[in-house]
Amino acid sequence: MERESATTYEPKRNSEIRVFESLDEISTDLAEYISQISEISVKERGYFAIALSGGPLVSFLRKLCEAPYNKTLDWSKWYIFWSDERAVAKNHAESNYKLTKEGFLAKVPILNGHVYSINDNATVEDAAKDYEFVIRQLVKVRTIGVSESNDCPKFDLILLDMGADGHVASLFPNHPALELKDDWVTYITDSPQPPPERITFTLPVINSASNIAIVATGDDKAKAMHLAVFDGIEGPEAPALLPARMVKPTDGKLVWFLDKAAASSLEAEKGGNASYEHHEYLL
Ligand SMILES: O=C1O[C@H](COP(=O)(O)O)[C@@H](O)[C@H](O)[C@H]1O
Repeated sequence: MERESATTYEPKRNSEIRVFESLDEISTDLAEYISQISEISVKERGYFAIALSGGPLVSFLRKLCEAPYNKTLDWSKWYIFWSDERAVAKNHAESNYKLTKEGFLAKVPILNGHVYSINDNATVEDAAKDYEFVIRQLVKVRTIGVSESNDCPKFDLILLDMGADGHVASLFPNHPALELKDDWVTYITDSPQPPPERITFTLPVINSASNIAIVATGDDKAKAMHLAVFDGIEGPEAPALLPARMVKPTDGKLVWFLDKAAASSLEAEKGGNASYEHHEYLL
């Protein structure tokens, strides 16, 4: 797709950073990006397994609910999951399910039976176990793909929204949950942002996806963006374990969708070949 106003930092390997002039343009490009991945997944696998997140990300799905996508996409093949959920009731203002239901699911013809929300009627420990069990069943029948490198689920697309502290899903800087290798879904009871109890995909699951998109907008994200992308940043500003920096697809592709404000710390590096942790991007 042609992106007239986006600045694209071309990666040499499997990542790309797209920078847009406006939030509306992010929504337009994200809709086309998701649409293309869903069409490829349905063609190749017969299903499209997508995991969503909370935060401003949901509002960027608005163009996907409009023409032509509302008519052209094969919504009956979509399977919806969440990369994380807060331990609140589904009708609570802080529920990622509620946010997604109102901002996206209520506007498109996805089958109710294909919406795999996280149990809000159990302890976080049990809800995490249940969710992993459900995902394991769907991997067995290949509604969700499986990674060729490990036995992890291979979601066709995981959509993440980066917080100002560099968190993604409910994986927070320096949290022990970042080091889990065998669990697919875990829980935390000490989130630095409310509510404290949350259920989240682990990094092995995120990194096994075929496609990962991270949306970050606003100048409060600029510092985390810099830490997430550039090499050699040390000191108190740089947590040893920064979740957004740890998103490194094993076999898939990562695309960042940024506005100018979130990308301002990258723009400052323009003028040469800046060295990034994962790849060399041509600036
Ligand atoms: O707590 C959460 O926050 C992030 C996004 O952070 P925000 O500061 O941009 O609102 C979101 O991706 C995640 O799903 C959510 O649970």
